[in-house]
Amino acid sequence: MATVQKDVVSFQHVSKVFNGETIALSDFNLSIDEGEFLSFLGPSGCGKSTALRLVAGLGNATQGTVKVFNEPPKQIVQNTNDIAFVFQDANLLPWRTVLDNVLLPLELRGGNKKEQKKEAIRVLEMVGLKEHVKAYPRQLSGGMKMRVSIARALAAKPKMLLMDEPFGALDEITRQTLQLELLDIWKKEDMTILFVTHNVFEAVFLSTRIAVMSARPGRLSSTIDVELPFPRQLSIRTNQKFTDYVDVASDSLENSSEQRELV
Ligand SMILES: Nc1ncnc2c1ncn2[C@@H]1O[C@H](COP(=O)(O)OP(=O)(O)OP(=O)(O)O)[C@@H](O)[C@H]1O
Repeated sequence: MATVQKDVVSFQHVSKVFNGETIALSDFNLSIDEGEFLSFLGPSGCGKSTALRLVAGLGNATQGTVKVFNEPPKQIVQNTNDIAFVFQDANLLPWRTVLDNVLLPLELRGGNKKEQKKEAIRVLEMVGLKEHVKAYPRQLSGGMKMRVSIARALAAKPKMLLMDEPFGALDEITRQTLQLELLDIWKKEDMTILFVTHNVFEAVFLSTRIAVMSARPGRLSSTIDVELPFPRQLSIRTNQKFTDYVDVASDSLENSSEQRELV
């Protein structure tokens, strides 16, 4: 069995201050191993997106160190395709077809066009959109647009997928379907996933570990190992163990906001 690479992401005493006054993160410490599905869970404004953006090399820590694969994130982003980002908004180019949207990052990278098309079709098939390669974004539902966005991120074969509330704007049924599909993709593609959410059920359902954050300033208040077996089906939500994890995560969220009020 291949050995798991430790600490593929590490935050060491990281602070992030915007405009010299908004403390988004304060003394934030966390290490993430290869293959984890780690969710950042916390109330609005607690710095979840800020933490994820630092991993993507979008901005610098004000203090402390963020490393990805033992390198500064910007270096990894500039020199490799190891990290891909999926935002809440699918951000598709309206004048390009589904296939051409997925091909875009591959085209920018250069290389064999035939291979690129093959890879784009493979990932579109994986997200269930093989029949819609010629469609334009305006012809797609919100869930389908998000699938294209995920396919576009996967096309570059990243080792790590960063997802910032990707299902936040979707209806509950679509959200659940995409959660199942995402777990499937995570296993098939053998990736590390960092996922931002403020939904406790989503965090427990998807994650191997949850990093619960507290706000003002954004700190790590606890981490929870979710030892529910994979593959996970939607029916797991009615299991006592699932409910117990939801209670633990909810309590942790509540405690972190109480601590905040006491400060
Ligand atoms: N570019 C920026 N300039 C100034 N302040 C910012 C910037 N980005 C984030 N902030 C502030 O930093 C804090 C943390 O924001 P962040 O978006 O990381 O939180 P979040 O937990 O992801 O919130 P949400 O769940 O609402 O998306 C907030 O107070 C926010 O207003």
